[in-house]
Amino acid sequence: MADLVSTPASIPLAYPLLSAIHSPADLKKLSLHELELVAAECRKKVIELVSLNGGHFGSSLGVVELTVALHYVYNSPTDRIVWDVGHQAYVHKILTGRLAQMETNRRYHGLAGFPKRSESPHDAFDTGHASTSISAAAGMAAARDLAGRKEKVVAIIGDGSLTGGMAFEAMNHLGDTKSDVLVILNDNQMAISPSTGGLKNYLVNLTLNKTYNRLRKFVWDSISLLNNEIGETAKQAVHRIEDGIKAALTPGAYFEALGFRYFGPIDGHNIEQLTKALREMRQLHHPKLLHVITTKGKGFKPAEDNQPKWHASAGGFDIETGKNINAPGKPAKPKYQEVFGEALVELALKDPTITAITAAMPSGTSLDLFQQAIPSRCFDVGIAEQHAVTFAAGLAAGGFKPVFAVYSTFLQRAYDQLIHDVALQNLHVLFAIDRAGLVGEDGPTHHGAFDLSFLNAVPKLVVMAPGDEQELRNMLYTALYEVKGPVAIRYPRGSGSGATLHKEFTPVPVGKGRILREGKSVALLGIGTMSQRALDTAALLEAAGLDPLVCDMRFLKPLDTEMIDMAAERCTHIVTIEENSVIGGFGSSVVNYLHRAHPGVKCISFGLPDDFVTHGSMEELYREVGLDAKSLSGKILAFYGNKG
Ligand SMILES: Cc1ncc(C[n+]2csc(CCOP(=O)(O)OP(=O)(O)O)c2C)c(N)n1
Ligand SMILES: CC(=O)[C@@H](O)[C@H](O)COP(=O)(O)O
Ligand SMILES: [Mg+2]
Repeated sequence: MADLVSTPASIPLAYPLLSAIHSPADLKKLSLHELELVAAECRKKVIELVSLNGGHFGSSLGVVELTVALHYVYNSPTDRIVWDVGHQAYVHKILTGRLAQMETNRRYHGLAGFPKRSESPHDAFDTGHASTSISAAAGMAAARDLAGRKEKVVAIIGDGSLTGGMAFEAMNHLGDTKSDVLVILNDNQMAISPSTGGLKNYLVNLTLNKTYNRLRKFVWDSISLLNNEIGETAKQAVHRIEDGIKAALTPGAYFEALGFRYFGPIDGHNIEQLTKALREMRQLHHPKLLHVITTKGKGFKPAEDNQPKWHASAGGFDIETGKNINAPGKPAKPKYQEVFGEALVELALKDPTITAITAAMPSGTSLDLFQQAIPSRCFDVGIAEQHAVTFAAGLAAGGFKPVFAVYSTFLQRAYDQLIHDVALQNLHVLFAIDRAGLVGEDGPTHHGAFDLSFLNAVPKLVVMAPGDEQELRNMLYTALYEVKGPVAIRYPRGSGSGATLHKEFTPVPVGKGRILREGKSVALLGIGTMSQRALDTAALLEAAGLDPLVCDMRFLKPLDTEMIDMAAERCTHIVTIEENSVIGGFGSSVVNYLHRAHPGVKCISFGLPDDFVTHGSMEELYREVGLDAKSLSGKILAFYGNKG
């Protein structure tokens, strides 16, 4: 202990113990009491960090002790520690040599908000989406076994993420392989919102089953005692007794049936219990699941009291009270998600066939408004995007109008369901695709960079993108009442331009764009909010002597070819702008059409690069990908100048 804190007295260290931990190996020298002090410093660091930078919060606070215990018992990076989602990995980053860089967390060119293999050898697997950890761990264990190595593999998955079908698929496979993997179930009864579903009920019952827990403690203590004092045969005998008791009482039977030995539940905030349990786990050479009970937001009262709110924070709060310390700014413009959520409730209150579906994202999609207003027609299916889509298809087949509100990046999960279960049957399912385009600090795992491309290939699907908030209201109405088959509306994270919202809904002509600025010579065709960016760009081009035509194309499918014809007749140069990959999206469709119909017209497409875009503020990222008005106008001037 002494060498860990011996710094000159004149420079008090904010984190005396943490400052001396350069790798998890340093933890192994510490006593139990010191580990507890390390945990306290980690918690303090996470609170300070998020109060400044923003970021995911409650989940990291909930796994402070678990992370300390894991790095104390296991030998990362040789042993592989796989975090599901990865939004809880701040303590892991702190303990694996990144304390000094934590201030850069989620900032442009700084640390990523999720584990990243390129950042540290301790980050065993890149994450951001839920329910992948057990599959990845199973693959790592198979690689280890094939290569004849001996490292341990641990997956840590939350109760919310365990509701994802992939997690079940992985357990079903892994349990049967008999491979040495530890799955830690971090059960806090929360996803972002409270967990839902039969599994949640099952876990609650398991946790509350006092008789079983008393017997389990007895057997557990006996095993520990016997491990120390007598040999393998007696240990096996005790395991058999334990199995017998379990079989009689059936807790953990779900996991046991899949081929896992079930242990727990144990207190996930007690480092002594955790290290003891993990040492036991290390000695077992088959699939096992350790059920750990934690509190999301542990140690920061506001976050414990309102767990959904503190799942993540924008930062700028007082570390004692949680109150916002930023000077109050202008009243915020409504977010796209709010405009959507409110409009949907307005329509659903009048139309009993409208139903709403979320895959564990009621607050992020603003479907919480629907949940409160019409709970019987709102379904939170858990982190289960694939199921959500086919469930929507079933609702549509049964005569209802389902609206699945989902982040663009998470819809990637359900592509087959969208094609096979919805589009192929021409079912009237509405996909409200939020977080389309760049999302900022969450980075490449969360940017909605591909939806225009992957939706473009799906027959029968109508795909639209509002240029502002009022258009979103009207497009929602259009999708519900003017379209009879599958339909998608994609809109971005955050607020729009603050467009005036009209009470009445006006249908948008399907497949028709609108002219935003009359002009000639060069046409800027934007889709979604990039049509506003096209207008800003036009202002810069005008200052440089051009008179651009600007169109908000509104629809990816059906494409407004009449508007493209009009642009091609008036202009020699056509520019497309979209916040989506340049591959396969809006620009591709326009270029294909021009190639066939107007081969003499020059066309250039701007969008996200054929690469994964990093994390950072929106302004930084727009500049990086060249989608800010200044970069666009520069590139368009160069393009237009090259007439020859
Ligand atoms: C496929 C996918 N869908 C949705 C999300 C959004 N999401 C991030 S964390 C989270 C809740 C995870 O709950 P749990 O695994 O229990 O972890 P906890 O937040 O409770 O620590 C959700 C729904 C996601 N990351 N990935
Ligand atoms: C980890 C995760 O997937 C979510 O917490 C996500 O970061 C939320 O994003 P928004 O902040 O855009 O709702
Ligand atoms: Mg949880």
